[in-house]
Amino acid sequence: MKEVKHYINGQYVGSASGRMFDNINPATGEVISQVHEAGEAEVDAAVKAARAALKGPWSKMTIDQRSKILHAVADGINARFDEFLEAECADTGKPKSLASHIDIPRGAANFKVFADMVKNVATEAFEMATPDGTGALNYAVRRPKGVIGVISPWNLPLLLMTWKVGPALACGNTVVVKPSEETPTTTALLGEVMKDAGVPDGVFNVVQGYGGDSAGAFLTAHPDVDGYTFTGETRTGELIMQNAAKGVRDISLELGGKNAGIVFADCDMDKAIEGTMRSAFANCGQVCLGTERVYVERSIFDEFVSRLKVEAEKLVIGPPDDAAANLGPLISQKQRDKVLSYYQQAVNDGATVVTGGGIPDMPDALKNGSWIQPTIWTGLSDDSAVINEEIFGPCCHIQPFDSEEEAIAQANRLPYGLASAIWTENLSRAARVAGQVEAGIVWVNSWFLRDLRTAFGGSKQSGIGREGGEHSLEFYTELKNICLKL
Ligand SMILES: NC(=O)C1=CN([C@@H]2O[C@H](COP(=O)(O)OP(=O)(O)OC[C@H]3O[C@@H](n4cnc5c(N)ncnc54)[C@H](O)[C@@H]3O)[C@@H](O)[C@H]2O)C=CC1
Ligand SMILES: O=C(O)/C=C/C=C(\O)C(=O)O
Repeated sequence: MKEVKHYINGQYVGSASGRMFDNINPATGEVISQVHEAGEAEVDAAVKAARAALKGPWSKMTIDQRSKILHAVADGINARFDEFLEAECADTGKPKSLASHIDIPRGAANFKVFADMVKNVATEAFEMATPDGTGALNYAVRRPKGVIGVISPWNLPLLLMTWKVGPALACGNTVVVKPSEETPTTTALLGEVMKDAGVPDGVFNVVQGYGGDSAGAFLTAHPDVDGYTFTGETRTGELIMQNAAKGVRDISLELGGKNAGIVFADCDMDKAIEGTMRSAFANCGQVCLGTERVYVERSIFDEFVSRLKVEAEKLVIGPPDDAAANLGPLISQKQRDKVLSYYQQAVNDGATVVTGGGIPDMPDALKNGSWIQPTIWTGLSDDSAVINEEIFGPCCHIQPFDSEEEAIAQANRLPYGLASAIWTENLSRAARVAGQVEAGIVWVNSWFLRDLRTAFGGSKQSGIGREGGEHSLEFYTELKNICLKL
């Protein structure tokens, strides 16, 4: 059986304890590899390697040299595109049609964009008067933050891990990455690409394992890490924050959401249906930016619900290699149990199940996969957990509204504030509503349209800080002001 190891100081190594866990393909339920579980010893070795590499050749390179190497990393991902695709789809079960358009290309783009960006960063300077009349010049320089702990989730494994590693390395940091236990493979494979691209040993390290009481917790408790960046559940973010507080380490957290879509009667209905389909069901609903609450103006409510139902019922559920499939499984049986418990809760709370609500009938070879039906509800009242808690499955609840104020109030009533999608052809209204929705990211007449130069992150309990563009450079560097007396 294939083994997935840690990548520490440029070498693939197993765990001293010999502890391993199964990596399961969620499309088939089959064990596809054995993953080494890092203990404190492996995490410590990875952090030590990263610390040493900070002072090594990496820190002595010019920005141009570093940028060139990171372009080589992107090229290396593209050169091994099919291998990354295969590995990502085996770990997640997602359709190849999706991963080949989103996950793998973004894995490469995340290096290219930040490799270019660091070459074009200006710095601030202030001339000041001094009593002796000669003056002083204040200028700021950016220095790497140091060793960065990266903890990434399973829904977009390569994309979200490189979204952090790309800028971290571009800024001259070194990293220790802890990928999700559900999706260890592409992060491990990236070690080979790093080596081939000429990234010095110790700059990029990977420790495999679980979160609590395992590699994740050991990494966030390690005193010699300078900052953490995390994407995942809000409660996990709180735990990471507690650990990071010891030693006053910086954090960037991109956390859960319960995002609202707002569909006005003056929308282009075709666009709103197409966008809501993607925002509710893409990646089997496992996108933190997804729309689980859809508010539709009452005059078009019935038409919207019936059209969304028709489209949801056209989704083709199937394994990664099925070219027609556009809905894969959930990541695990555990996640399916969680999502199914909300499906049951919806029924208990009196929802009208417009479509779905259960497990699809799959052929024998796929019977043990974590398959689930795309589901739409109406009729729940605001106190139902189904419309208050992040489900992270292919489902949404649709509710009518009568006024712009009511739609905004509904969108804002939860403690989350990650993303929102507004559908209207009236641009004044779009700007007015977008300005009032409490979310870090608002899309108008689109969803998941990403420009990597823009600020990305959540407000309220959906996160702390922003990454993307210069915001990533801000997080992954320390600004030092030098006051030069003239
Ligand atoms: N992108 C997102 O916003 C994601 C949201 N979720 C949400 O979280 C729910 C539960 O999924 P999980 O996989 O349990 O999410 P999670 O937040 O526990 O896992 C994300 C990452 O954090 C690590 N982790 C977990 N506990 C940790 C700890 N105490 N210290 C350090 N690292 C830790 C995990 O090993 C994984 O690498 C999902 O149902 C979904 O609602 C899950 C994954 C991604
Ligand atoms: O950076 C992106 O484009 C996508 C981000 C998506 C998430 O953070 C998520 O689903 O967790």
